[in-house]
Amino acid sequence: MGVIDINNITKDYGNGRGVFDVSFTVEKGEVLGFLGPNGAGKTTTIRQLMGFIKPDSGSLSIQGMDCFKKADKIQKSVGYLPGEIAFIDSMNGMEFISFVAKLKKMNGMGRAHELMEMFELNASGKLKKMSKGMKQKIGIVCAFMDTGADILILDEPTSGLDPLMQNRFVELILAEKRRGRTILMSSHMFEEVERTCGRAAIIRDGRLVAMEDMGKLREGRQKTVEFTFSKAAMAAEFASGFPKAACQGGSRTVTAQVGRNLDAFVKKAGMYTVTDLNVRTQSLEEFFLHFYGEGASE
Ligand SMILES: Nc1ncnc2c1ncn2[C@@H]1O[C@H](COP(=O)(O)OP(=O)(O)OP(=O)(O)O)[C@@H](O)[C@H]1O
Repeated sequence: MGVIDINNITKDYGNGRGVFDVSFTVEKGEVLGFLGPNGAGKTTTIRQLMGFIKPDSGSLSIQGMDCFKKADKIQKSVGYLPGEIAFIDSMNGMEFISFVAKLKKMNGMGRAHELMEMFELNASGKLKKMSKGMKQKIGIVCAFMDTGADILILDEPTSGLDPLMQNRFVELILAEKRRGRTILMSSHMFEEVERTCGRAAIIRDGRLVAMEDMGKLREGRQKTVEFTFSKAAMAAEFASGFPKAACQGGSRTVTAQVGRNLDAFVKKAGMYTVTDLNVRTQSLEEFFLHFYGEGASE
């Protein structure tokens, strides 16, 4: 059993919308990325974890507590960042943060102030006058300020943040990971998932289509290697030894998708006169797009 357990949940909104038979586990101390295109079912899954909605079938638990039956306890103890935050507009930012701290029965506000500094947030203005990014920062402060919360559930935490603040956020996640917190975070940002997560769950049309280990993914990722040789005949001879290598007739350049055969590829090239070399590593985005786009395998 993990810290967060999702067991065969279905929430059917009709017309193929919702989530269907989704199961996965988040282990203690793990940062798990939850990726998927718009409308895939990330928020629907997360709202069931927070106990706001009840699954039609299946069950969810956090630290052994049923998420729907123990919703009150879960909402108080988990650091949660909703996709869209329902603010009390008449409050100013600081009043709202203090209000949430009171609900969580927190003692000190030290961490809240550290977080405001980290994200360069001045929370003294009225919420209704704040930009999207400022509101998002308030949400981040509220989710992370309770140092007693060992579990964080974050729904698209960097939406609305500029690149500098996205970087700060990545640093924050890495620091929280070192502290041993367990984090589930949905995202559209491949880069932030790559930099922070140990594994990524991919959801599409309400169904979980993959669970990838980021370490293995990094190792197994395809590279496009391009060698240019001093003579076209060398290029042709070299290319004939690798089924995946392409060499246009008469060209001195060979292009190939290389994975685990990188070593053999480089050693063979060393037998000829190499005049140029280019290497491009497939981005996480390119790797994942086949789970996203039209005709993705089920
Ligand atoms: N209360 C509801 N009633 C009817 N349909 C709903 C309801 N909530 C969500 N849906 C539908 O369920 C599907 C999944 O929505 P969800 O918000 O979980 O997606 P998401 O993966 O979080 O997407 P995004 O990246 O756009 O936030 C969508 O088609 C959405 O329209």
